[in-house]
Parts: sequence; C-alpha cells; structure tokens
Amino acid sequence: MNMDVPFAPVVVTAAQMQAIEARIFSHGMPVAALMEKVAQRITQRIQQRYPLPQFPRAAILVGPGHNGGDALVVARELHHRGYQVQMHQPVSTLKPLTADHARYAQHLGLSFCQNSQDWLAADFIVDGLFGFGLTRPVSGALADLVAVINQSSVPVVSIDLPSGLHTDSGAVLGTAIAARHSYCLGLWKRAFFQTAALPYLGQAELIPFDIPALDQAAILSQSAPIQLITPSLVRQLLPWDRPPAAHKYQVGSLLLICGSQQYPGAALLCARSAQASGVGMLYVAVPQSLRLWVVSQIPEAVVIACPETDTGAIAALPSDIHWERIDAIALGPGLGDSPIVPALLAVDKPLVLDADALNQLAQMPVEATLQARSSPTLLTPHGGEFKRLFPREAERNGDLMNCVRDLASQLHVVLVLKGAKTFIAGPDGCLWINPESTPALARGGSGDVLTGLMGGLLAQHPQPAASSGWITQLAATAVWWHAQAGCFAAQRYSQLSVSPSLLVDTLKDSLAHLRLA
Ligand SMILES: NC(=O)C1=CN([C@@H]2O[C@H](COP(=O)(O)OP(=O)(O)OC[C@H]3O[C@@H](n4cnc5c(N)ncnc54)[C@H](OP(=O)(O)O)[C@@H]3O)[C@@H](O)[C@H]2O)[C@@H](O)CC1
Ligand SMILES: Nc1ncnc2c1ncn2[C@@H]1O[C@H](COP(=O)(O)OP(=O)(O)O)[C@@H](O)[C@H]1O
Ligand SMILES: [K+]
Repeated sequence: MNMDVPFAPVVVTAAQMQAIEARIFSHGMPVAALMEKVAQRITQRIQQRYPLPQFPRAAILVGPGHNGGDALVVARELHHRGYQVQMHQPVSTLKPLTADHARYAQHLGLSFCQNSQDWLAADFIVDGLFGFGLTRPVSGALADLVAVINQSSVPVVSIDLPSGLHTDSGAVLGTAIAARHSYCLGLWKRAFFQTAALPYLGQAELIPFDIPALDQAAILSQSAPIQLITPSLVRQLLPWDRPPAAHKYQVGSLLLICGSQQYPGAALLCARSAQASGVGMLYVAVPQSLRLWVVSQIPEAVVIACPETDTGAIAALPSDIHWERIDAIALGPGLGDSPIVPALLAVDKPLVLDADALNQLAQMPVEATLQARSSPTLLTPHGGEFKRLFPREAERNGDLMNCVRDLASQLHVVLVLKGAKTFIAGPDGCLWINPESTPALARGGSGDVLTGLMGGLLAQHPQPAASSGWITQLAATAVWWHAQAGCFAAQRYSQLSVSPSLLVDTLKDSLAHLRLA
C-alpha cells in the first residue's frame, strides 16, 4: 500500500494567510493585481449563482479595508455586466487601494446609497464589510446595519467570510452577517470548521487564486498541517482488495466489548457497523443475558457471553478468549458501569475507546493511563465526554483545534472530537477535519455506529505503532465514511429518516458510490 498522503486541502489561520500573502507581495505580485484577480473570480461565481435576468439588482456593502476593496471591484464588474449596482459604505475612512476603487466607481457613475433601507431593495447583497482584518467587536451603527441585513430576506454573498466572524475561532465578534453563500479566498480559513461559525456561513465555497506552492510551503511547513479529509485519502486507505488466498483470520479480527441490560441497542448498532466495515472475524462480548438476542440479530458475529454485575453490565471477560487472534479492540458503547475498563486499558492491542469507556477513563489518572499504553489508542469523545476527560484544557483553551492537537501529541493518542465538524488529531500533531456531514447524525446511537466502523477498519490494518500518522488517517477514514453515509441517507430519504440503523444499512451504498466515482 502506498503510504504517501495524497494532496489534501489545508486550513489556515489569519496570520498564516497574511504571511503567505506578504511573501507573494514581497516577490513582486502587486497587491492591486491580486485583488483584481480574486474579485474577477468572485464576480464570475456570483454571476453563476445570481444570473442577471432573475437577479438584476445588486447591493454592495463596502468596508474600510481590502475586503471592501474586493467588494468595489466586484461592484464595478457587475455594473459592466449589466447589473444595477447600489453601494453602501458605512465607514468613511478607507485604505488607499480601497479608496482608489471607490473613486473609480464614482467616476463610472455607480451610486453610493446613504440610507440602508433603500439600499436593501435588491435581489442580493455582496458583503465586503470585513474579512480577515476584523480585530475587534462590531458595534454601534455597524451592528445595527448587520441586524437590518439579517432581518431582511435578501440573500447575502460574503466575501472571504461573513463579516463579524473571527477568522480563526469562528466566534461572533459582537454580531455577524448570516450569509447564504460564503466565498473563502485562497485557502480555507479555520472559521469555516468551527461550530460557532456554522449558523452564519451558509453554503461555503473556496475561491482559489493560484498561490505558488513554494510560498504556501514556506509558511505552512513551520507547523504540523491542518487538512481536510478527501475522497482520495479515503480511497487510498480503505482495504478494498483482499489477497486472493485470504482467510478470515487474515483480514481483521475485532473484539467489541459493549452493551449492558440498560443499553443493549448500542451493542447491536456497534456490532452491525463493525460487520459493515468488512472485518474478517467479529467477536462481540456482551453481558450473558443479551447473548441470544445479539446472536439472533447478527448471526455473523461470535458472541461472547460475559458474567454480569447486579446492574446488568459486564462483570468480567471469560478466561478463554483467544487474544492471539484479536487484531484490535473497541470498547465502550452501552457498557454502563462495567468494572473491566482498567484491565482492558492494560491489554497490548490497538484500542478504540468510546462512550462509557471514556467516562470511566475520566475517573482515572488520564495522562498516566494513556501514556502507559504501548499499542495505538483512539479516543472518540463527543463534546461532553471531551470536557469530562480534559476539563482543564477544554475550559482554558478557547481554540478547540489547537487543544485537540496538543492533547493528541502530548498523550500519544489519536483523538477524535466528534461534532458537527469532527476533528481527528494524531500523536504527530497533524489534524484532519471532516469537511462534509449532516445534522441528520445528531441522533442517539450514531456515535455507536462510528465506533464499530473505526474498530473494524483498525482491525483490518494491524500496523505497528510506528506508523501513528497512518492510524490517524484511518480514524479520519472512518469519520468520513460514517458522515458520507449520513449525507447519502439524508439525500435519498430526508434528514428525519436517518436513524442509526438506516445509517448502518447505508454504509455499503456510500462505499459503492465512492468506488464508482
Ligand atoms: N490574502 C488574501 O486572502 C487576499 C485578501 N484579500 C482581501 O483582503 C481582506 C483583508 O483585508 P484587510 O487586511 O484590509 O482587512 P479587512 O477585513 O478588510 O478589514 C480591516 C479594516 O477594518 C477595520 N476594522 C477592523 N475591525 C473593525 C471593527 N470592529 N469596526 C470597525 N472597523 C474595523 C480596520 O481598521 P483598524 O483596525 O485599522 O481601525 C481595517 O481598516 C481579505 O479578507 C480579503 O477580502 C484580497 O483582496 C486579495 C487576497
Ligand atoms: N450537527 C451535526 N452535524 C454533523 N454530524 C453530527 C452532528 N451532530 C452529531 N453529529 C455526529 O453524530 C455522531 C454522534 O455521536 P455521539 O454523540 O457519540 O452519539 P451516541 O453516543 O448517541 O451514539 C458523531 O459522529 C457526530 O460527529
Ligand atoms: K466579508
């Protein structure tokens, strides 16, 4: 298998973007030429989205900086293409290049509208108020203007990002424009993958402007990259083709330890999804009272009946488990208050920890326990579990991307922080982001499906711990596959229909789609 990471889009901070831009300018690219180039591309995109015959009236919001400069070039170009353009410039002092464009717009006879209500009588708005130069909260008359725009039903196209969002944290600085479309310029900024920003971004799109690879590398190679998971990465990592003479013990044996009388369904969802991952042998350890039921629901699995506690959780694992046959373990979904977690953490096998296993780990000395492990460890907390595991870090560090990255390298684990945008960080400091998902997955049990899938993929690739970067990518592959199945099911039926059971059934469809694409 080729272990090279295929090209993946990077995600940058405002400082990195500014440093790349500064490098390009220092090598002779004129600032005005870059603005012109970018704005031409934005104009083209706007024309496609808002064709002249149906959307003849454009309202352009012009800010004081180069975001406003971009907007003025877009205004000029839309004017030349026949749109009726009205501009509104709420801040009087402009940066020199922006002021030049404003002067030329006036020379062309484009009108600046003082009254924002008149200006709002348009078919669409272009938001060029602030881009990555926003340094402090939007307040006063500007905040009122943003409120009026948001209350109107006129669709907004935001240049670079919706004005009012912090480019890195995605936090709303005072107030922010809720866009219909956001055209991110050059490279993806972090805000596009931050939960706080999601309600404002609308449909997000990247408008590239041919950044030289050398300049990008010169700035970004100074730290481990943040990258987006792509179909080509996933395609490369999935175990599509089995050796012709493969037998079941050579293509991954997964031991799933899950379920309790209180949460039997979690065990089943997890097991069915592990099965869908293609794993050769699936062992499912459950409390003995669940055994017959699990067997009847998933006949392919070898169900291991475990003695149980008074509360119906697994009390211990039977002594006759063939550990030598197990390639990976997934522990946690529906486990309840089973006392077996500390013993499992000491087993020298690749291990996925989720749900109750994480809650129990949170009661232990987390750092010492994880650092003592010799095999790869993958943690898949949602936001609540993450806070329980790492209360100090979650509270202290406003930037979750950095926080997840630091924790993964410090603890030498793969850390998967699940959410609307899931972050996957590895011991090498690399961070992967799943760019596409669906709120249809916000449903009890979808996480159990992810655990089974991740465990199944891990079992099919029992690689040495040395290739930790690759295990991170495998976790990213599971996250991607899971989310794609959600998108696929939501598209085929509706967001309301994506039960975790349907999600499991759709894993094969999204995979077939990926293979044929
Ligand atoms: N490399 C690229 O990607 C390219 C980038 N390009 C474009 O440049 C944009 C960045 O331009 P930019 O640096 O001029 O900053 P921008 O966002 O326009 O605003 C800064 C202005 O706002 C002001 N200001 C700040 N906060 C404020 C507040 N709360 N309330 C009021 N004022 C506030 C601040 O004033 P000051 O803080 O100095 O008082 C300053 O005047 C970028 O997003 C993209 O659109 C393209 O043209 C080419 C390729
Ligand atoms: N708004 C959302 N958009 C996209 N994915 C989501 C959203 N909400 C939840 N998810 C995904 O759904 C799954 C939920 O997992 P989890 O909270 O552990 O559920 P459970 O414990 O009930 O199985 C995660 O993979 C998460 O990334
Ligand atoms: K903007």
